[in-house]
Amino acid sequence: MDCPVKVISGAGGAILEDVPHLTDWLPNLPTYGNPLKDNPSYAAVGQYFVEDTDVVAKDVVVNIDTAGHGVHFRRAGPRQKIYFKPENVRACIVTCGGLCPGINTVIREIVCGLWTQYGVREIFGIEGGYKGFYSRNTISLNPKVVSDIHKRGGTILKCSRGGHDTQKIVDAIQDREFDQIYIIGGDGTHKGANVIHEECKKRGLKVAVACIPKTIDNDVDIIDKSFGFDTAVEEAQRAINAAHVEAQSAHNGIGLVKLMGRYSGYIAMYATLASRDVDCCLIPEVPFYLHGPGGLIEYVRSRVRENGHMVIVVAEGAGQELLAESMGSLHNHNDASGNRLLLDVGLWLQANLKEHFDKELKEPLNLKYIDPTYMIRAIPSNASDNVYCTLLAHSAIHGAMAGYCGFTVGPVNVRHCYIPIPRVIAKSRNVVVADRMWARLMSSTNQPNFAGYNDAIQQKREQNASEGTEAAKKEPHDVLETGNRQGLPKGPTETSSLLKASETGDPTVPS
Ligand SMILES: Nc1ncnc2c1ncn2[C@@H]1O[C@H](COP(=O)(O)OP(=O)(O)O)[C@@H](O)[C@H]1O
Ligand SMILES: O=P(O)(O)OC[C@H]1O[C@](O)(COP(=O)(O)O)[C@@H](O)[C@@H]1O
Ligand SMILES: [Mg+2]
Repeated sequence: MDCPVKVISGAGGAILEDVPHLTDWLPNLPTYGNPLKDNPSYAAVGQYFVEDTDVVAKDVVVNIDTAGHGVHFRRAGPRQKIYFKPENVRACIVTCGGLCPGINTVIREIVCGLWTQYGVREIFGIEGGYKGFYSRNTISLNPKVVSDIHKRGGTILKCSRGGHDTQKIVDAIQDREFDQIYIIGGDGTHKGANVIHEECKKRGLKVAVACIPKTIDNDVDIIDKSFGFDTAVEEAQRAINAAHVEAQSAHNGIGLVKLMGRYSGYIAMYATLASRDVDCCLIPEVPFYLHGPGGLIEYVRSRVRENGHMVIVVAEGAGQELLAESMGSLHNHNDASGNRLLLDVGLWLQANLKEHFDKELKEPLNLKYIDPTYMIRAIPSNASDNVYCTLLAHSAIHGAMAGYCGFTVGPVNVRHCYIPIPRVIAKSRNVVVADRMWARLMSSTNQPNFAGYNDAIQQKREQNASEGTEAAKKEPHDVLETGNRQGLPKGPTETSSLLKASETGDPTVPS
């Protein structure tokens, strides 16, 4: 689908990637004064309203010669002029995709913000994600109903995957006369929201679709970070601490912790950086291998030899191709939204490390595997995420009241903005391994950079091409796993086992 972003050039050379506005297809809409000007709390604050000319730079580190010329987004906040008469507004809220700490806080603050700041009285919850539009009754929301929901994890509205039927959803929006649709969800949800917005526009409806990005994986592009992410990183510390205590208290102790992160390893990376007890962090963005020089097994061996124990953090999406091939089948199952279902990298690592080292060590490896993924996702948001959720909710309602639509909200360089939805669904955000943050992580764990992976794959490809046999046409990942190490760089790892070292009286080897 072609969804061009409105681009406006400022007189000084700045570029604004603008969000749609209801007047794009309904040019003669009446406007109203913003009731916030008479609100006892807000009216007291000077310059509370945001000017339509205020924009936020996407990049704040710029070349002195081109400063001010780059991409900008519209600054979020209340406008003096609004396009909805508050007493006529019929707003609804829906939550889609997986859970994340803070969803209830966002719901609460949308309801309370609409109610207390604008005087909106008809606010409805759509239950069970997108499919709830056409398969469930709505529930009535007001400040009393939502007063303490921020203390609970999950979503009072329930959420789901799949079930996005654009026509049925927009039919329901029309039938129920909703004119503001607040959608809380991740990348998939935003794709769905964009088509809902486009369909409303096509039908000429006065409907503002406003999104609030929700993703525990922090994989939504453009915004600084997503709500619930800090809470998740903090909660992950508890699992890492437990893994560290278990590992430290055993001979040949290994604590293995699996964290969420389907395609993006942000939780694993930040939890590792925060903890300082982690010796190795595996993320989807960095392919790794077990055997051979520079591989994980060699590193585990040296770490356990040096320290007697180690802690490994693995993001759930790490090493998926390697796993699939080592298990002998390509795994191609998807969930109802079309997201690939993951193989359990934690269980696989546990089995492989145990199998390898139990043969090699005098005393068996003492590996404790902790999978806190759903526990982390299900908790309520922490204090700073709660404040963050409030700002997101307020940005969304101010934007919708001002007639903007087809937008999402979030901080860009710490300033809250309205961002066109196509901009955030164009690509997801991943850990940039060429960035200094990944360098910091590598220097804190001292883990290998698995640079041999590409060499090994490349060597094997070349060998396959020159041999031209059926067996040789197999992709090389399996070779890394099966012990047939023809494709790997040659090295001394087979002779440097802990057992052999301990037999030679090496004092650094744990007994
Ligand atoms: N390309 C798409 N077009 C329309 N709807 C989509 C699309 N991708 C996902 N959705 C819908 O968005 C909702 C949430 O998507 P999902 O990927 O499960 O979670 P998230 O939004 O957290 O990424 C689901 O109801 C799904 O049907
Ligand atoms: O809830 P499910 O279907 O088990 O999905 C688990 C997935 O949900 C997530 O927590 C978040 O995914 P979404 O952003 O798509 O909601 C992923 O980290 C994880 O892979
Ligand atoms: Mg997603």
